[in-house]
Amino acid sequence: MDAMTSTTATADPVEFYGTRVTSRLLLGTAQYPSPAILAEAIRASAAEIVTVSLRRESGVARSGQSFWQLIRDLGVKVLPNTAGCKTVKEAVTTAEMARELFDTPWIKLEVIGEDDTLQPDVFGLVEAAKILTRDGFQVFPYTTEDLIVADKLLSAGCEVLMPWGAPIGSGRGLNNPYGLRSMRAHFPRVPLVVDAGVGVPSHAAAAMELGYDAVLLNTAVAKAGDPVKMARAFALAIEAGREGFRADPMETRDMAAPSTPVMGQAHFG
Ligand SMILES: CC(=O)[C@@H](O)[C@H](O)COP(=O)(O)O
Repeated sequence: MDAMTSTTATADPVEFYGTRVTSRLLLGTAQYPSPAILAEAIRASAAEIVTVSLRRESGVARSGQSFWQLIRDLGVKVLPNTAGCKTVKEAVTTAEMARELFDTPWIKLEVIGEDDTLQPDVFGLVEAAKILTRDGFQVFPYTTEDLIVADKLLSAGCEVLMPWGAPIGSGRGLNNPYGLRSMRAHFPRVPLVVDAGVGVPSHAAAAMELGYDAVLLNTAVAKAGDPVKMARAFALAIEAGREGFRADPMETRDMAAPSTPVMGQAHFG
C-alpha cells in the first residue's frame, strides 16, 4: 500500500459487527490462476477481509490445507461464504461447518434461487438468516436491492446488507443504480456492501460514490489478464469513489452553466 492509500484510508474506517477495517474492498478468493497470484492480488488490493468458500476447503483436503495456510500467512480476516447453496438447510449446514473450520461467527450468506442469474432466493435468505442469527452467527446476507427484504433481514438480526450490483460473475456493474441509491437513503446507518457483478474499477467507484460502505468482488480480479494489477486498480477506485462521496458532489443539472463566468466585455484592437 502506498502512502496516499494508507493516509486517507486510515482516517475513514468502516465497521462490520464491531470489527473495524480501513480497506473498503472485500475480496473473493476463487478462480485465481495460482495460489501465488491470489496471495499477491490480496496484498495488492490491501483488502483486510477475504471471503472463502467452505466447499472449496472441504473438496480437496490437501490443497485446502495449503490454501488455509496461505490465507493465514496473509493475516487477513476470513469471511466464510455459503456460495452455491440453494436451500435453507444446505446454507445453514454449510454455515455451521464454516464456523467450526474457520473459527468465526461471520458468515456471508448466499441462498441461490435461480441458475441463470444466480440471484438470491430472498425468502430462503430471510429464513436462513433468522436461524443463523438466533444461533449466534453474524450474517452478511447476499441480497437484492428490495427494501422490504432488507427490512426483514434487519429484523432477523442482520447488521450488514449486501445487495447485488449485477449477477455473480457477469461483470455488468450496477444494474440498478436507482434501487441501490434508494437503499442507501432508506438505511443511512446500516453498513451496505455492493456484492457481485462488478466488472471494472469504475463500477466499484460508482458504488462508493452512491455512499456504499464497501464493495465485495471476486471474478473481476481473478479473471483479469493481470489479477495483481487489477486488484490494485480496484483498491484505488474504491478509495477514489469514497473520497468523492465524502467530498459532497455537485448537483447535476439539465442545462449548461458556464464554468468560467464572463465579467464585462473583452476589447480587441
Ligand atoms: C466470492 C463470492 O462471494 C461471490 O459469490 C461474490 O458474490 C462475488 O461475485 P463476483 O465474482 O461477481 O465479483
